[in-house]
Amino acid sequence: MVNEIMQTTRPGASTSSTIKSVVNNLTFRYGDFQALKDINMVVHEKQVTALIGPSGCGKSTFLRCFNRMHDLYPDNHYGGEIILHPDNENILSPNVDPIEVRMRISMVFQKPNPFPKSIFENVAYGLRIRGIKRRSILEEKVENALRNAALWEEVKDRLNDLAFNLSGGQQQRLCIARALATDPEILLFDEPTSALDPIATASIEELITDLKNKVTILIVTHNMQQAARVSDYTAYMYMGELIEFDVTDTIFIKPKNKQTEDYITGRFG
Ligand SMILES: Nc1ncnc2c1ncn2[C@@H]1O[C@H](COP(=O)(O)OP(=O)(O)OP(=O)(O)O)[C@@H](O)[C@H]1O
Repeated sequence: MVNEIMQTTRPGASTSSTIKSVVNNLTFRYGDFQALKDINMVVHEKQVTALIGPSGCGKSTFLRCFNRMHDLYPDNHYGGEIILHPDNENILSPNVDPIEVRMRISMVFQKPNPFPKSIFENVAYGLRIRGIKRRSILEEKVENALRNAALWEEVKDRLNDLAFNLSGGQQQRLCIARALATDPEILLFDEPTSALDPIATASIEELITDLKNKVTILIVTHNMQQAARVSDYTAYMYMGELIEFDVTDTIFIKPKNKQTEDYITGRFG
């Protein structure tokens, strides 16, 4: 099983040592419920890091800490730090504006969630929030984002169509373009292909592999073949704890922890 998964691993996987973010003693509570326990990890710049683990282990909770999504509910509490480099800023600090964090760290969700607007306006949305008004700049940035999301050729003649007229896979690439438009430093993906068919899934996976030249990526996935195919680093979580973090090949071929091995080989979870 382990070898079967590794046969699907992307060729030419590389690892780098530039650190984009450092997670120090991160804890998180939903009210009284402790969902994350003392997590320490690094995120490598312009690499893909996959978060895996059984349902309810805290993958999405962890991902959402990176763009301060949990701030939307008053009973949620963070502890510890997520330091963003190169400016060495703790993005969990109460002094840091969550809106500013979301400009720097964008998120793509499980189900495509375009706004009830045109294709153009979906991608221009974050740019307009940033105060960009000039049409020529908006057009250039929207085109760039759509090209980077591998959608431009399919939509360039119908930019004023409603986004809902696109297929599910196209809508998800539109959401990726929307997330890319503001030039984020980190892109968060929360099970981005779970609502898509195998062909649309393959195109999103290919896109993720291309995008890592431009942006640091964190992805939550239930699909271990997908983690093996797209990621350079993998974190295995269980019950709110980070059990093992390493280069993806090591996690899938020779994990150090027995719990990781049991999960990877399907003996558990
Ligand atoms: N809003 C919430 N309020 C209270 N508890 C929550 C809330 N959201 C999630 N939890 C709990 O936190 C724990 C972690 O949930 P989370 O969604 O992060 O897990 P996950 O690993 O992403 O799961 P899955 O793979 O099923 O999506 C679970 O026990 C879950 O029930």
